[in-house]
Parts: sequence; C-alpha cells; structure tokens
Amino acid sequence: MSAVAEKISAVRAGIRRRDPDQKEFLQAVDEVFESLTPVFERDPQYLEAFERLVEPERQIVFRVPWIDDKGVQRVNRGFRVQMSSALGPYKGGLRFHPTVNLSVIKFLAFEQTFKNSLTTLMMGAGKGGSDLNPRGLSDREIMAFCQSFMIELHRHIGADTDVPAGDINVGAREIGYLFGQYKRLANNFTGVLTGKDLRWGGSLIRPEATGYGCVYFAQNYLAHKGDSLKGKRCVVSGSGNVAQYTAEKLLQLGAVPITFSDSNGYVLEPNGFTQEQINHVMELKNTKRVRISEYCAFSETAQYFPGKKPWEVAADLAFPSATQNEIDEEDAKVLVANGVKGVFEGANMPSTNEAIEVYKSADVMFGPAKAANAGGVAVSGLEMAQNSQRLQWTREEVDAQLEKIMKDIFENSLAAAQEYGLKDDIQAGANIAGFLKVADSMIHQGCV
Ligand SMILES: NC(=O)C1=CN([C@@H]2O[C@H](COP(=O)(O)OP(=O)(O)OC[C@H]3O[C@@H](n4cnc5c(N)ncnc54)[C@H](O)[C@@H]3O)[C@@H](O)[C@H]2O)C=CC1
Ligand SMILES: O=C(O)CCC(=O)C(=O)O
Repeated sequence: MSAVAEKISAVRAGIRRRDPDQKEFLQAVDEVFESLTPVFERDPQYLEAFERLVEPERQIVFRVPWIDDKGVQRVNRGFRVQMSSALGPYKGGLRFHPTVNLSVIKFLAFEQTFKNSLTTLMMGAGKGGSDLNPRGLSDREIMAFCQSFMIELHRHIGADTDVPAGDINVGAREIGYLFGQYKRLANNFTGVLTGKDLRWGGSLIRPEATGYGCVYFAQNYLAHKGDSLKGKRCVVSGSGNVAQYTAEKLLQLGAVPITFSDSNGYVLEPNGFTQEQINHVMELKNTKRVRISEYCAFSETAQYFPGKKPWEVAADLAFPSATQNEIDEEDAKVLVANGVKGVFEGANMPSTNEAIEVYKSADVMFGPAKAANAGGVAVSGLEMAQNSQRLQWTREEVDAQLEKIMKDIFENSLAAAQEYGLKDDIQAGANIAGFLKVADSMIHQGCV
C-alpha cells in the first residue's frame, strides 16, 4: 500500500472509531470518501483538510422544556451542529421529527457543507432541530415549543454567525414563531433566519426554490443527454414543501407528475396531477395538516396504496422528496426494472449507497441531493443578500438567479468529474467541486 493510501485508510478508520454508532453520518461520509479518493491521491494536503472538515466546528445539544395544552410539562432535545464556517456564516435548516438525533443532524450538516459550497454563494454550513413529534400539536403548543427552543438557540446564532431555516416540519409557521422569539430576546430585527414571510423580510421564490431548483437541475441533465422533460412521467415521493413545488414545476415544464406520498402510503393520479389538484394537495398538507390519503376524496381518478412507496409505479424519472434512505437497493432495482432513466434527489440522502450503485450500473442519470436540491439554500442565500440591502427583489429576478445557479451547479459538477477522468459522473463531480472550494478556503485560513 502506498503512503497516501495508508493515510487515507487511517483517516477513514479514525472517523469510524470516533463515532461508531452514528450510522447516518458515517453513510454520508462514506459516500463522499469514495469520490474524493482521487483528489487525496493527487494532493494529500486535501486529506488533511477533510480530516478537519468531518469534525464539526461546534455541536450544541440542549434541553427544550415546554408546557402542552393540558398543562403537562414536556421535554425534548434540541440540536445545532455548526459544521463549517470556511465559506461564511453557518447556514442550514432546522428539522422537527421524532427520528432526529445527533447522527441525523451531523449527516445533514455534513451534506450541507458541500451543497452550500456548490451554490457559488458565501455560506458556511450547519443544521439543527429537535426530536419533537409535531403531529397533532396545536398552534399554541408549536409556538410554546419554538419559543423554548429559541431561548437556547439564540445564544449561538446571528445574521453573520449562523442563519437557520426550515426543513422537515419547520415551515412558515415555525419560522415565524422562532423569529418572533429571537427578536424579543436579542432586541434586534435582523436576517437571522431565512424562509421568513414576505411581509417581514422573506424572499419571493424561497418556498418554491428547492422543488423548482431540483427540476431545473433535471432539465440541465436531460439537455446534456440531448433529451427534455416533455411528456416524462415522474414519480414524486413526499407531499411537503419540496414535493409540492417539484410537481408544480414539472407540470409547468411539460412533464407529468403522477404520485405524492407520506409515511403511510402513496397516491397515484394515473393521468398526472393538474395545477388544481396540486393546489389541493397544498391545502391538505399546509393548512389542514392531514394525511395524503385524504386527497382521494377530492379526485375520482386517484388511487391510494397504503403502506407502499411510489417506486413500484412505472415511470421515466424519479424525484425522491421525502426523507433519508427512502430508496434502498431493492427499491432502486424496482425503479430500474420499471424503466426509470433518471433519479433527482429533492430530499437529503434519500438513496442508500447501495441504491446509488444500482443507478450507476444501470446508467441511470443521477442528480445527488447536494447538487439537485441546493436551490432552497441558494435562495436562502439570496434572502440574506436582500436583507443586507434592506430590499426585496422581484419574483422574476430571484427565479432567474435560481435557474442560473442550478445550471452552474450542473456544469461545475460535470467539469470537476471530467477533470478527474470520471466522464459525466455528476455524483463524484458534485462532491469534488463542493469539497475543493471549502478545502482551499480552509487551507488559506490556516489550521483552525
Ligand atoms: N425545505 C427545503 O428547502 C429543503 C428540504 N430538503 C429536504 O427535502 C426533504 C423534504 O423536506 P420538506 O419538504 O421541506 O419537509 P416537509 O415537512 O414539508 O415535508 C416532508 C414530507 O415527507 C414526508 N415523509 C416524512 N417521512 C417520511 C417517510 N418515512 N416516508 C414517506 N414520506 C415521509 C412527510 O409526510 C411530508 O410529506 C427532506 O429530506 C429535507 O431535508 C432539502 C433541501 C431544502
Ligand atoms: O435554506 C436553508 O438555509 C437550508 C435548506 C436546507 O436545510 C437544506 O438545504 O437541506
């Protein structure tokens, strides 16, 4: 074994030794490690930068006590992992979900580092959240929780320090309660969160940005292959923010979105969802906050498949937009057998590493999360820019910037893959391009 190869395997073993139980985090690191090995072999100083990068700059774990509507005390755990400030203030969303733990938040913060770098904007990376299960909680309970969460979080964030945003179960309502409490504690009206309401500092297109951006990314990838979205039948998973706006943009660009799902099952519209039907999904999920199965009362053509994932439906393209590891090796084989030619990840790490291998050996176009879903945080970066200027840009202006950023991400990922002789391996290219900018900045800034 060469000296470099030995050092690579020692670094890899060290990461596993430090946190052997953090399976999601180790999965995310493994995925990147494979792609970066040629970079480390070409220039070993990048391995040293990587060894530092995998250790978060700061990890904050805190108690979140709150009182429910029955007057009963509840206690949750809060997290903020400040992964890297090499490129700017820590930036990344907050997730409220019972599956949240330190491993999940660390994998998300790690992925965010590469993603934020790819956006071409000046943003470091972080992620946070809580193991709160918000299902069934009243608005008052959500407010009480958010206020308690912010009592601790506010000490660690700031417009030039760390700027959180939304993620699973953290949308406009939660951002409002979090912002109100921050403002009260800090006595400071500042762009400390993104995803704000338009009337008090939000950006046009931020709600749409992750889904729209993912479809723009797919459009670029298809064009590179001499193809387009026109007439493509698309399976979409999830029915939240990312899924909704993915389906809307697919429809606008001539594709046919045919499914939505949640953790209980999926809904199929065999002829594709119309805009009116997508609006109804938005009403069910964003206002009524009910299960996707309720959609069937609205449509005579819809079919509901309880306990199933949408990957069993024959389609041309797949847009996983729910959660991590929602496509395993078996699901990936089913997708390929059903004729899927491209997978574009709206969710973070929705494909297991084994599933990615299946796509690659079947020559399926693969848009990895770090690149394909970067539109959300990119428009968050544009929201920060607007807040700094105390201006609000038009819808057309923000959308045009989003389209350009997604095109640049595709092209920069392709160029990085080609530079390392990896043809059009966009997964490896995105990891390499995202990493090199962070690593070079870390090297310039010294051993900190
Ligand atoms: N909101 C954003 O701007 C961004 C979100 N993402 C990622 O996109 C994914 C979805 O996030 P959002 O749409 O924002 O959240 P959301 O809370 O609006 O929606 C999440 C959706 O996923 C479904 N879901 C959750 N667990 C599931 C499971 N085990 N099986 C099937 N469905 C499940 C929920 O029912 C819900 O419909 C997450 O992975 C998130 O990290 C990535 C980039 C930015
Ligand atoms: O808009 C943001 O800052 C965060 C978006 C996010 O959490 C993500 O890209 O996964």
